[in-house]
Amino acid sequence: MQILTPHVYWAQRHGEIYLRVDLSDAKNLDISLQENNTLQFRAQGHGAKGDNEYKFSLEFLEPVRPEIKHKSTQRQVDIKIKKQEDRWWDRLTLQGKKPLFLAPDFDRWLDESDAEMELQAKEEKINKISVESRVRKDPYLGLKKGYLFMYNLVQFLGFSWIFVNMTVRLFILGQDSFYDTFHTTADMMYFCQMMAVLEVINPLLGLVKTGFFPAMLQVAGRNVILFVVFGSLEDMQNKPVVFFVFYLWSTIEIFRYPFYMLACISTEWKLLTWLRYSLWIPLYPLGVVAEAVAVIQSLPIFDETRLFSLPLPALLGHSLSFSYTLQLYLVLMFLGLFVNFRHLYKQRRRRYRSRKHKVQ
Ligand SMILES: CCCCCCCCCCCCC[C@@H](O)CC(=O)SCCNC(=O)CCNC(=O)[C@H](O)C(C)(C)COP(=O)(O)OP(=O)(O)OC[C@H]1O[C@@H](n2cnc3c(N)ncnc32)[C@H](O)[C@@H]1OP(=O)(O)O
Repeated sequence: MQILTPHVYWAQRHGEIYLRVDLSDAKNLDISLQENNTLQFRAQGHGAKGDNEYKFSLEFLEPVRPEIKHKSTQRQVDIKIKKQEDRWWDRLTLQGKKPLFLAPDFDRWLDESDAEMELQAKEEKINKISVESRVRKDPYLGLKKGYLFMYNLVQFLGFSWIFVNMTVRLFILGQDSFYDTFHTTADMMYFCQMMAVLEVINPLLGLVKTGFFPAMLQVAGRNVILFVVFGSLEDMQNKPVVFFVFYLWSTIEIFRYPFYMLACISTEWKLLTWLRYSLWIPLYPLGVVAEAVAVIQSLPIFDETRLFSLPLPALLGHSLSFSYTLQLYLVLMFLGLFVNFRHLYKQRRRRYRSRKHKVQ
């Protein structure tokens, strides 16, 4: 029997070398790694020159690990060797000139950047699986999602009712509808805004990723307007400003809550996401201006009625009008606008940046 050299095809990844030996029905395989980092291959099989004994040796460019995996099939022998260090090699063998029997395995061939991408994709997959398994470990996840879904559904229905009611009345009554917004929608708005306190509690309980501070500013700010400025002053309740404040609040909420509902069931509608993360840009400043107008309109009423005024010692006068507290609140309101505007801007950028990465 003649001893011949088979055709050998190779490819690499950062951590491995793949060899494909073109030998069918290979028997009596003897594959070993010599001390000088050289792979010795010997086997009987059917190659380019028919049934024969075939052998070859390859001294690798860089050190490889001694454990070698191989699999012999009817068509070929596949060999997988692990590199000592995860590094891209310029060539397979130490000797500069490529042996004649060796060629690239184009079925497996990747250049360095392709292999890097493959590696990244693998890492991302592993990360995703580990995050998913961590998430799956939470035994209350279903309960939490169910609660959030129901909360968002109730808020969505409440704000939709307010929005539709106001829109229909605007179409039928025109500007006249401005004057009785409070009497027709306040009960529902009270309900929704009281429920919204949960939006401050949810991040504290770790149920949502929202920051506590922006949510607190949002809920406290609105509740001051609703319960103190409108709720406690009958004279404010039939002013057109109520219409603008309620309309601006409900416009964003009929998009924000359905967006959260979909997030609870891991679904996304692009248009809804865009509306949730874009509508605030005009609505938020308009909302703050409308709220500021309401506060300014209420100042003389608080001065006149002395409601919530702070009793003072006789020496300092009769009492301190609540309008001073509200003037301080006006300043806080614009600081709050700045904080939440920045927060929402960051949320928007984060959302669109992370989505862009996912697409790439
Ligand atoms: C007595 C002292 C008072 C002191 C007060 C100081 C005055 C402050 C005044 C402030 C001015 C207020 C003016 C305002 O009232 C005017 C208006 O509202 S006008 C109308 C326009 N308004 C808006 O657009 C604001 C709407 N509100 C909000 O967007 C939120 O309330 C806000 C907290 C500002 C931001 O929301 P958030 O931080 O939650 O951002 P995201 O939506 O991106 O959510 C982050 C991630 O959490 C998940 N999440 C959040 N909530 C839920 C939920 N309920 N259910 C399920 N999932 C939820 C969300 O999906 C995000 O997850 P992921 O990152 O994975 O996508």
